[in-house]
Amino acid sequence: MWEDLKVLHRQNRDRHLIDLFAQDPDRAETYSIDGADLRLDLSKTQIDAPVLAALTALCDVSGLAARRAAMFSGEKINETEGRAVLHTALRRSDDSRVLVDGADVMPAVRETLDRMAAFAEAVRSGRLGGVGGSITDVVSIGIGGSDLGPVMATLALAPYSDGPRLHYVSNVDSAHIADTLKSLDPTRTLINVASKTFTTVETMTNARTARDWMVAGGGDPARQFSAISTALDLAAEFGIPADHVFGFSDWVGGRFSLWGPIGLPVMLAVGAGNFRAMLAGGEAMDRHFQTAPWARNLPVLLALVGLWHSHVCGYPSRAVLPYEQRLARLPAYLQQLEMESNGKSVAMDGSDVDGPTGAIVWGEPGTNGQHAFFQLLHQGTAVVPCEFIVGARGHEADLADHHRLLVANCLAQSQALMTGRGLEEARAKAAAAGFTGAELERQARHRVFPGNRPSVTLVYPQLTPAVLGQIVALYEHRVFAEGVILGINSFDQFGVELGKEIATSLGPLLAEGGSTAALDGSTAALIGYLREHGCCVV
Ligand SMILES: O=P(O)(O)OC[C@H]1O[C@](O)(CO)[C@@H](O)[C@@H]1O
Repeated sequence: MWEDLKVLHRQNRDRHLIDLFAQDPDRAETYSIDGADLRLDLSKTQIDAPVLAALTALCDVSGLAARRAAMFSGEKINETEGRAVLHTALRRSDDSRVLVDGADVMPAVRETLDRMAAFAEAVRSGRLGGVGGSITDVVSIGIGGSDLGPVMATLALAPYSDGPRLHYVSNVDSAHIADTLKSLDPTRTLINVASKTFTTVETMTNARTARDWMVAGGGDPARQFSAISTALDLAAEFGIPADHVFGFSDWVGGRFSLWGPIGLPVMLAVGAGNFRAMLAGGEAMDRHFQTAPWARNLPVLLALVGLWHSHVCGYPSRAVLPYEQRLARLPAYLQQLEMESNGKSVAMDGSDVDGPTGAIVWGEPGTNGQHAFFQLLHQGTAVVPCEFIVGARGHEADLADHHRLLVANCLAQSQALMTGRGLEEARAKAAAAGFTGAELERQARHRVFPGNRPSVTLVYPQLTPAVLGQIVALYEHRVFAEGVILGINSFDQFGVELGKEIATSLGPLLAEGGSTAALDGSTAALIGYLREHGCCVV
């Protein structure tokens, strides 16, 4: 299969994207695919009918349909951890049953969602306040999947936010919590501790610091703390009252957990109605993913285009470029989703993976990125497939001229990447700038854009809660489909463990001193320097 694709790639290596449009006047329409409220335009890639046929064959060969059915029905497809993968159950609105180990998980999902809504409503209305009055600020403490989704969604849904101010603390760096708490009133702040395991050292360290701050400032942690976790016993041990604790199960992976209690801060900001609209958006994408044929299936197509670029064309990274300032944290969110899920070297069966896995994902919102790294995208030696994301409308109707400029820039960049600028035109530019003779030739070379650089564009009417849900679910299913096709388990993350273990052993060397002789030379020398400069307390 991969060989067939590589042959197609070799055959078309010099084919220019522009020529594809010239050969097929319907190309834009053929390769613009709708799903829920989203449209994905793949026409500015080298995908054509033979490539698409070979790519979709990968879905059949890998058993994607069966694996998808297994995921939605609660089978334990996370085989290395023996867990089901059921974040989709968190956004399921029908009254069907979803069985894990023979027990229907849906009643607990619905009950927790209702409890979250009641809690959010009580805080937002002021009925549930702090010692000093109604809650003005919420600080949610978590990291990785317990942080990135809510951070991304809170910003994305800012126009819908009418609740308390939301702050997020993730880094164990004291700067993060100190800078966040310093302007807040400890008697009117709610601290939300979000941790699937309730053992993550960064989160628990920050939670203890926040509790000390609250007590010192006259607040009451028994009233002003909430917790989200699968470890209800540990949350209770920390002193958080049971009616402020929202549980979930191990079948929700951290990076897929926005839809359940981990999303509580988002609900506090935008209210239960908007949160449920986000869930409905995710569910709409679930239906699309489950029913659309491969060649019209948005998550599958995104996966296939990504694999075409990474596996076949050999482009190791992809840029995610939201032309939507409120999606500024989407690239960071997708970094975890994609790279923690699919950055693996071993296949599900324990054998070595053949070829690259998990693309390196990076990006920034447009138009800012244009004034920073787009130089490399246009004229660098590395080809970086780009994913442009843009809505038809912003939320500031009185500033629609801004939005039109934003959209024009988005379209201009994907067009420029594709068309490029040849030497003749570059010469004309250099001549217009006043250069002549040999200097004109030199200057012209610098003004050439190679073009033929691939991009996809995701468009939608407006970034509403429902559309946000669709976008997030789209990327979740893309990552899943990629993982199935590559034969890897997208739902474990053993690669994060080693560094955590070593940090645990190095901690005492920094806090209490002690011999570093058993360490490697570099680490020992770095500790020596840090000790000399005041890192160590002894
Ligand atoms: O929610 P927890 O258990 O605190 O974990 C936070 C994050 O840490 C990780 O385990 C990685 O270190 C992520 O997978 C997870 O999202």
